[in-house]
Amino acid sequence: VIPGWFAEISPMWPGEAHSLKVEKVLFQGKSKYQDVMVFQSLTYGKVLVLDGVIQLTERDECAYQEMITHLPLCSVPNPRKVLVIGGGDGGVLREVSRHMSVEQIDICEIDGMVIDVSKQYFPEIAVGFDDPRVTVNVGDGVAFLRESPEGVYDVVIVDSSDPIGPAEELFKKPFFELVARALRPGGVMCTQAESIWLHMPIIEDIVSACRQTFKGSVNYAWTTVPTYPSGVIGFMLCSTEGPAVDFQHPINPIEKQESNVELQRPLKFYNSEMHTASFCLPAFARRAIGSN
Ligand SMILES: NCCCN[C@H]1CC[C@H](N)CC1
Repeated sequence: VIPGWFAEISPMWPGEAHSLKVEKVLFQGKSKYQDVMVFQSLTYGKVLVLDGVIQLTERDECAYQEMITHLPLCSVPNPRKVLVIGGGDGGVLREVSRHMSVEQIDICEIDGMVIDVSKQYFPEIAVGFDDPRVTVNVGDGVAFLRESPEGVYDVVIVDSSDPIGPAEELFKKPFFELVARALRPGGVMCTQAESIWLHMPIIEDIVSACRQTFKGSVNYAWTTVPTYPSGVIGFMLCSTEGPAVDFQHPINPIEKQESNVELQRPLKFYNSEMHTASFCLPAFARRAIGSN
């Protein structure tokens, strides 16, 4: 380890490690579930790290939070009820609250320390918790979904960490079945779906589990996040049986939504062209994932 540098070393991306110059460590703790660290980087602002894995940086979190939120929310005509599994930093909540049609935002985050640390060190991200439509549940997303009534949500966003650690169950078919049950007919799930450069086998397993579970459409999208491993991150977009969803051509484009939030805090990354482009895959990924 080079003094003054944080290297993201993990068995999930063997032989490589993205590094960031550390100015100062701001917080180090251990929750019931994972090690939690915050450091001030030289060039990416503050950084949140869980079990040695970069979750977000102030400089590029907009790419991930805006895409994982607006890809599903702009794909359904009038989203009213939204559930976020994970997302304890509050960034997805901040993005969901841009949608004026949304009336209810539930979040289920397993680790309360992530919420507290985000509120203290990332106020621009944790601002999402301030929206009056938000109800916070601290607990396991699987248990939350088991207790949820059927057919409630228009959109479920699974903003998870990686399959090694507390989020392991969120990449498996039983969980996807619980999400499908909690969605209304034609409802949409969007999950964090790793990197086509690093995790093709995991992605193929996720795609096949989703194809068996979601009888509407199943699509894979991806975008660039410089501080995630290999510099990209993917998303699984799935809809249940019901009104067809054309993920590639948003029917509820963000540009058409008159929301005063837009004026105070304009989007930094997402727009309708990036939305459509995010479903274009390189040959090796299209062969492995297929498309329907
Ligand atoms: N809400 C913060 C993002 C959580 N998702 C990340 C996806 C990529 C991973 N290597 C780390 C977490």
